[in-house]
Amino acid sequence: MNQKLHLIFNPVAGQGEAEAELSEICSALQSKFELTVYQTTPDEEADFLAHKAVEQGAKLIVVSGGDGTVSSVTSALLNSDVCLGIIPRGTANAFAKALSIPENISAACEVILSGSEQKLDMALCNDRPMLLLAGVGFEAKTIERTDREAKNKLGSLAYLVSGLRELKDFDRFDVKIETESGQMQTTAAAVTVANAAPATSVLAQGPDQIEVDDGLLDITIVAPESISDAIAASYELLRSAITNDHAQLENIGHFRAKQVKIITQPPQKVVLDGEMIGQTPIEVQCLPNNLTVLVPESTASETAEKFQKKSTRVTLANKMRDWWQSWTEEA
Ligand SMILES: Nc1ncnc2c1ncn2[C@@H]1O[C@H](COP(=O)(O)OP(=O)(O)OP(=O)(O)O)[C@@H](O)[C@H]1O
Repeated sequence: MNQKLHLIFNPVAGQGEAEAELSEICSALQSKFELTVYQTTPDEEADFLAHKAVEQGAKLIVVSGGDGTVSSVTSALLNSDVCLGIIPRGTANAFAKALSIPENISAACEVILSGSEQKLDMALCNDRPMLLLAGVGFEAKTIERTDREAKNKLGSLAYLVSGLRELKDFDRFDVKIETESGQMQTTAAAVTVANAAPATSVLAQGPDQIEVDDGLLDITIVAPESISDAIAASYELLRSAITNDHAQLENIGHFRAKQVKIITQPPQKVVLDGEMIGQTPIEVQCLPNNLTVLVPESTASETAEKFQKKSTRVTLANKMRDWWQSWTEEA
C-alpha cells in the first residue's frame, strides 16, 4: 500500500492558477503516495490543518504556499518525527531558496518523490516557531510596506521597491543585545537573527555562510550613520550573500549564539519568517536538529560534506567568539 501524505495547500498564495497547480501537484504525487488534501481558508489556517493532520497520525506533511503558510505548518511539527515537504508557490519563497528546493512545481514534486531527509535547526522567537529569521527595524518596516496588491503586480520585486522607499527615511535606534556569552549596546538601523536565510534576505548576510544545522543563530547588526552608508551597507551585504564571504564594513557586525535577547529604545517592529508579529523586545532560542525536511539530493550531500569540514568551522567559531568578547569589552 502507498505511504500516506497529507498535503496542505494555500489557494491564494503567489500569483499562479491555484486550481491547475493543485491538480498538477496531485497527479505528480499520486504515483507514490495516498493523498489527503486540505485547503487553507481564512477560518482554517495552515497551522490548524497541520495540527489536524498530526492528530490523524501524519508522518509526512507537504505544504504548498508562500512563506507564511510554510512557517505556519512548522509550528505543528516542533519536537515531532513528522517529515515536511515543501512545494513553494509564494512571492518570495525564502524557505525554499534557503534549502535549495526548486520553485518550479514539477521539480519540487520530484524532491518529494525522491529527495533526502535533512535534519534542520528550528528556533523559538517569543515562543513562536522560527525557521528562517527575525528582523528588527528596517526589514520589518519593509515587509509591512509590501502589501498584497504590490506583490500581485510586482512579485518579489515588491519587497525591493518597499526597501528602497524605506531606505529614504531609515531610522536608528538604541539596542541592547544579550547572549549566553555576554551583552553589548549599540545604535543600529537593523538587527537580524537568522536560523536559516536565503541570499535574498540581504540584512541577514553578515556571516560568510548561514548554517541550517549548526545549533547556532547568526546575528547581523547594521549600523549606518547616513543614507549613503546605508546604501554601502546594503551593497556589502549583497556581495557577502553572493560570494559566501563575511560582510566587511565597519558598520556591519556579526556573531553567533545559541540564544539572544534584543531590547530596543524606542520599541521596534519585528518581522518573523515574513509575518509582522509586534514589537521588541524579543528572545530567540535555537532548537538544534528539531525539524526533518525533504531536500534535493545535492543539498543533503553538501551537508554531509560540511560535517567533514567541522574542524574548520570550530576554528571559525572560536575566532568569532574572541571577536565578540573584544567587541563587548569595548562597548
Ligand atoms: N483561502 C484563503 N483565503 C484568503 N486568505 C488565505 C486563505 N488561505 C490562507 N490565507 C492567507 O494567506 C496568507 C499566507 O500567504 P503566504 O505567505 O503563504 O503567501 P504569499 O503572501 O503569496 O507569499 P510570501 O509570503 O512569499 O510573500 C495568510 O495571511 C493566510 O491568512
